[in-house]
Amino acid sequence: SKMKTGLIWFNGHIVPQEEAKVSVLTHALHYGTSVFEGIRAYETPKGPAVFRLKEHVERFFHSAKVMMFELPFTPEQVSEGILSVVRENSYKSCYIRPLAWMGATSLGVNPLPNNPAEVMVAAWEWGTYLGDEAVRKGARLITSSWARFPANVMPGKAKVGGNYVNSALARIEAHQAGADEALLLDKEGFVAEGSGENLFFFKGSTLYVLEHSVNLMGITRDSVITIARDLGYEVRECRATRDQLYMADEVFMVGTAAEVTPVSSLDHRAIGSGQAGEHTMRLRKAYLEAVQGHNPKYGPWLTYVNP
Ligand SMILES: Cc1[nH+]cc(COP(=O)(O)O)c(CN[C@@H](CCC(=O)O)C(=O)O)c1O
Repeated sequence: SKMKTGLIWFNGHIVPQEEAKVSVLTHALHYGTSVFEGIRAYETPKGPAVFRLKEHVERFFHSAKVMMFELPFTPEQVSEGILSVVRENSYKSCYIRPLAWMGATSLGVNPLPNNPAEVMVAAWEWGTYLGDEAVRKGARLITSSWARFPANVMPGKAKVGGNYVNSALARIEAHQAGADEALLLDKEGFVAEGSGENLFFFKGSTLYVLEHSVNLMGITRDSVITIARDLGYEVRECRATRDQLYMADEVFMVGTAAEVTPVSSLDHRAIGSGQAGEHTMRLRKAYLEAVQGHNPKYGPWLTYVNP
């Protein structure tokens, strides 16, 4: 059964899902030449609000720039498209997926004859990314045999469709191994990130966050650093090895979809007590209060769907 996403903003117009179609000769379908975003809208006391809309739309356009895609809409038009998809579907909270792709003008590997790109925004109701169990008890991670691609192989700072073959292979391997998520190392063997999340760990009351390196510059990572510092934690950027994570007191992953997900084990070694860490759950609570409009300090991060 196909997923139900309702009304879709398709090249500037709100259309029913069944009308939002592309040709099988679409360049992006053959070569992964698309860019996308993952954004969440949350229910707040003042109605649904999109979290850090500006930063997500900026990254969407940066990803397009990396790929030399011409987007035939302005950031303001895409922002309005995002808000209209939430509004027209009457979602209270949802996951929002903007996508821009190289169309069916030509199938030569060089995508540029397919400019300008086509653009759509879909949204659907998505619960906890790794499942409620993984949040309550902590996710079980395994280190993937697929390394995160080096910076001169794929543009990891851009959310390019083709980049997610790396994530998909790691995710398949983790799932087949009975784990909840994959941890990817970089080519030197240092820890990079999850297949769809950035990584933090606690040693005592100091919070460490992996430096950007070859990883996506996560917006949730940025939000959690701010929230942690506001809660009085010292936050340090670092490089880390997998055995350093084994020795950590707490490990957690963050992302728009994953929010703040505690990690209970890595490569069958319990992290700390083997339960969701207490600092981690405190940060998770503060993050959810921020996105749900319960903390006025983070009001600027919210864009209300129905002003
Ligand atoms: C590789 C990767 N690293 C880090 C992050 C966290 O970035 P941010 O969302 O800005 O905090 C994401 C987001 N993964 C998105 C897609 C997941 C999926 O397609 O599945 C997401 O969380 O929406 C990544 O895909």
